[in-house]
Amino acid sequence: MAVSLKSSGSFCSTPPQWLHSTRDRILYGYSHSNAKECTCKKTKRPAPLCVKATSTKVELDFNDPSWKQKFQEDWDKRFNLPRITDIYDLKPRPTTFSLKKNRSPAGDENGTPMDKWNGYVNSDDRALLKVIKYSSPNSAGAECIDPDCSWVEQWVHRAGPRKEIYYEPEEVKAAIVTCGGLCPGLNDVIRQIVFTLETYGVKNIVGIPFGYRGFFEKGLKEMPLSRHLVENINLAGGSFLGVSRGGAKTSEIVDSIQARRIDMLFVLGGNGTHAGANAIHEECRKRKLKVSVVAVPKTIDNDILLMDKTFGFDTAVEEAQRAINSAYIEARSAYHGIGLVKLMGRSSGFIAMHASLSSGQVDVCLIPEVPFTLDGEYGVLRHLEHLLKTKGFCVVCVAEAAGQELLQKSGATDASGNVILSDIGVHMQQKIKMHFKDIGVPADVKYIDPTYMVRACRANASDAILCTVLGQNAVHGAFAGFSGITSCICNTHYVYLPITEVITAPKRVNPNSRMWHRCLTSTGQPDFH
Ligand SMILES: Nc1ncnc2c1ncn2[C@@H]1O[C@H](COP(=O)(O)OP(=O)(O)O)[C@@H](O)[C@H]1O
Ligand SMILES: O=P(O)(O)OC[C@H]1O[C@](O)(COP(=O)(O)O)[C@@H](O)[C@@H]1O
Ligand SMILES: [Mg+2]
Repeated sequence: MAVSLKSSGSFCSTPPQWLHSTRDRILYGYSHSNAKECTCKKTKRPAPLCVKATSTKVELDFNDPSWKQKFQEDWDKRFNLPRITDIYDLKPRPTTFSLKKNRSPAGDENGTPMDKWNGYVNSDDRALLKVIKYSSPNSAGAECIDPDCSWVEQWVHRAGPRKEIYYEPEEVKAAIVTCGGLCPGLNDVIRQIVFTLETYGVKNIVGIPFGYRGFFEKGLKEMPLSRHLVENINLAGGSFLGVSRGGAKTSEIVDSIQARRIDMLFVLGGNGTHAGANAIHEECRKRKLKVSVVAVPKTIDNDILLMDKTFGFDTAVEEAQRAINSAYIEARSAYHGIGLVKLMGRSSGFIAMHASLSSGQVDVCLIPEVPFTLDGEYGVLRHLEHLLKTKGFCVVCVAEAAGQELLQKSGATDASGNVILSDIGVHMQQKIKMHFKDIGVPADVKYIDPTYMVRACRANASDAILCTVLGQNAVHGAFAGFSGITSCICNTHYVYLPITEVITAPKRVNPNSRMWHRCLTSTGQPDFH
């Protein structure tokens, strides 16, 4: 099989270099586990897991020999990036972004003319979103499109600086806003956006205080930003600009964007923020405003579709495993000690799963994607009895959204409309204590809920790098004239995705993925139902 990739104005043919992994073949990298359990309605043939085509408009008939071509045409349409030239007839101009500063404008010190410099990304460059070729739908974690799980190329747009830009930097007013909950790395992204804007030559950069609220709340003034001002903000956690939930009224926000004469808006946030950014982008289009809205995916929950990870997630996992280490030490040192740790994650168990894996000290990991029972022969409590009997202590890690069906729902929502979860940690603490009292076995339960400690901290090294690249690419995307896009990492490559493709649902742990199976191998826990 050969793949064609149009690049640098010419077509290059690159045969995939397959590495064998038992039955499947892997094209470097690793797979995404954002598949959802679904049945392929059309054929009714067994397909244990098929990728839910989030916004596919075409119904595919897999008996049609050209289905693959149709899929790919539809894919290209869906992943095409919206740009301001869709509504405006604009001429591009040569970029002002160059790393080869202080050199003769005609060329570098070796005499290479700037137009031959390979530092720019060609608009036809693409990255592959998926890299595993599953030989069967029954392969672990298989994400299939058709019942035979055929290999289908899914290309997405490569991020980075373009040779031509659609804004005059001297005339640009750029704004940055950070929304939702806190997340390590917000300051790193703000800082890089400012640095990169200045490198292009932008002089008018402002921060919108306290999330979307800063657009319409009277008394909240925009904050002028410069390299000098943000130089060291990455040394602290939190957001230099402040954050908030709720209160997003798209038309008022766009009124404010219009009144402030903002040309570029950089929006840092999670699922809700991205939905808001897309609504702002659509409204700007409706009003025929020349505004680029570019998002950068932030959330410790790592619950945004299609991307490898969101910034802040790695740091949150690192902090979370410190809590697990403490729970382990407490449990190990107590007679019949049970360490219980509850970790954040609004609708997905990524932090709990990864912190359990990284700590290596967890005996039971409970996530919302995998139902469990506490009582009964196969319940968690019976397993804890077994662990106390066999090893004398144990550690349980529970995601905050896990086991919600076991609890009474409050029905309450936060200012953004997110459901306020019932407290599974406290519930489990009480249940465990009661259970061991009832059966007359001593148990010393130590409960740790690190809550905001996992996110109110400075980004670790890997997040700091991710933030740096995503922030820079966000600016390159805006100058390239894109709007309604997000700057992210897919399959280890930095890309732009249309926001519409990442907001259709929260990303969740796939219980059939190798990662969850690895977690189970590490904890050694049985099924709890
Ligand atoms: N569907 C939506 N459309 C427009 N704005 C939204 C939507 N959902 C949330 N928002 C706004 O986005 C901001 C952040 O959303 P929230 O869910 O709190 O955090 P996050 O973006 O981190 O998931 C809030 O100001 C909220 O009002
Ligand atoms: O108390 P808050 O600020 O509403 O935040 C609680 C929620 O925020 C998070 O930390 C992250 O959520 P967002 O990405 O939506 O901001 C969740 O893990 C948690 O459920
Ligand atoms: Mg969210």
